[in-house]
Amino acid sequence: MTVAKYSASGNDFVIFHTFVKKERNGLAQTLCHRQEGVGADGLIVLLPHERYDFEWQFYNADGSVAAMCGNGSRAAAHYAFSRGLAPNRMRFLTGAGVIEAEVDGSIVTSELTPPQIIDKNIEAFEKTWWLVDTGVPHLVAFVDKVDSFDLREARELRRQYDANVNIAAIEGGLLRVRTYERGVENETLACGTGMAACFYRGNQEGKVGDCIAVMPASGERLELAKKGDTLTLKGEVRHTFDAMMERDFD
Ligand SMILES: N[C@@H](CCC[C@H](N)C(=O)O)C(=O)O
Repeated sequence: MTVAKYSASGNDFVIFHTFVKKERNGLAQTLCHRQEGVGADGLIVLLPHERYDFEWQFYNADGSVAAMCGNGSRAAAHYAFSRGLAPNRMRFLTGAGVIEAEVDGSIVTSELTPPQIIDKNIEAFEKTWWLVDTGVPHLVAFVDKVDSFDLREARELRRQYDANVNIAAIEGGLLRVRTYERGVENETLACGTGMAACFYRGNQEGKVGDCIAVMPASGERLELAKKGDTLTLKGEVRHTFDAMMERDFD
């Protein structure tokens, strides 16, 4: 059995498609393991769907299921198009709802589900946090500079709110974001729904307009835009390699 390895703005994923729908929490842990497996932030499994181009199962590296993953949605769209599973403009079903994506060479755009503000008044560690759902929950605080990200604080907030934790700053016209991810239980190099949540708060507070360039910890640049009720995330996706597994796991 062959699986694909993808990189999308700093998040990395193992992806395969199958007809067999079942729980794969253990397989996600095995494949995502950085030393013993392929190594990734998440596992994405594509399955056929009668109404949409496909549906997916998304697992974090620790085997937990997540309803949505912004960068994962872009990687999944690239995988589906390049393997003839979907046209270049596609719709697919995630735990958070239907995602629309468009593949243009290595540039992939995903339209996320409409963001929802859950709480605007969380005071912690001398910052005001918003809890925003962009498919999965994200705590967002704006700071002057993102150079230092206190992971001890992030771990405490992640535990308390069962959410991903982001700090954001506008530096030189760019939105810079750092994210501590639930299910990876560490800072990752990027997080699509996290960047979208920061953009949404910035937009709601009048700090940013309806379109901005965003830079996660990886240093890879993306574009975020507001389109009606929804947010779009656009940037490069790379298929880095395929890995041949010794045994079939379906
Ligand atoms: N990296 C993803 C988000 C993946 C899910 C998240 N770790 C959670 O459990 O909420 C993204 O690009 O959005």
